Amino acid sequence: MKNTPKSDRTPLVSLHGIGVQRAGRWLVRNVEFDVARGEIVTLIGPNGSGKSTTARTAVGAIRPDEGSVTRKPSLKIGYVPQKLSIDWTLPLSVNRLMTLTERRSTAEIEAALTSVGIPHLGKSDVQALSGGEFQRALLARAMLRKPDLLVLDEPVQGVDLAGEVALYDLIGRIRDETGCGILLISHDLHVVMAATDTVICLNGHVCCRGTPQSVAASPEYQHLFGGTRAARTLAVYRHDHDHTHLPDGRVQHSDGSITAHCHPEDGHHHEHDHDGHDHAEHHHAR
Ligand SMILES: Nc1ncnc2c1ncn2[C@@H]1O[C@H](COP(=O)(O)OP(=O)(O)OP(=O)(O)O)[C@@H](O)[C@H]1O
Repeated sequence: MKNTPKSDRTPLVSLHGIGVQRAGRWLVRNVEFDVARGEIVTLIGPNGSGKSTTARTAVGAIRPDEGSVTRKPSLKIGYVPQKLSIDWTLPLSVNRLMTLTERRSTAEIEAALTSVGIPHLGKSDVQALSGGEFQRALLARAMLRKPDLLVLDEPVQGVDLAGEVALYDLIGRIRDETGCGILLISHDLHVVMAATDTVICLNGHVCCRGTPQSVAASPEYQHLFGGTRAARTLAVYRHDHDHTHLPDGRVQHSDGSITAHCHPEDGHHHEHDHDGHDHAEHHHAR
């Protein structure tokens, strides 16, 4: 947790035993956790386990029927919901998406798009973006508020595995550079683990919590997600990226050297990771 002075450990947001009830059913109950400055907390759990309900309660969009939420005074929240209510029949540029709810200067928009690696896409139609570019645009929009707390509901929707790795890298970098706290929502631990400090595994209640490694190894997680998924999670988490694709197409290897291409036989690549698994995925820098 860089940029986080020890004195500033007051949680940004704290959920105290919150419960949300709808139509006589508890959607979540007894949910309790904090997000501090510089911390990435990830909510995982199967479909319908209450992740979005919990995040919406944390940001104040839902009032809990039980328990309470405390937020740091004048907390600025950047929230990217799972679904956006945008009229997709009208053309919408990325620049316009940035200013739908608040006025922003061109310089601010350019800086935000640059910070998420899409400085060239301001004039593009939002509908023409790839899944990863769209998620980056949403992230830029949330960053424009200079939030203390960033809440991202499934930020890798519609993104392939390589894009997922790159997005979580970006989210980790945003945390490092701004020192904001981040509440992430994910279906399962998988790639998100590397970027996460604390995992809260939900299933209507907090089923288990802890470091990504401890949650992935816990019987509760394995029971909820099945042993195969849990094993895959660990494998993905522990694999190393041995090379990075630079924006100009060249390849930077783990020893710092740069080559024009990525050749498996050039001695820069590890055949296997610690688990003996092959991993084709690698990080494409933008
Ligand atoms: N307003 C509502 N009224 C009744 N039920 C609701 C309401 N909102 C959510 N639910 C139900 O509450 C449960 C939890 O929903 P929630 O969206 O929080 O889950 P989730 O873990 O985010 O799911 P997913 O991974 O599918 O996005 C679901 O069964 C959902 O159908």
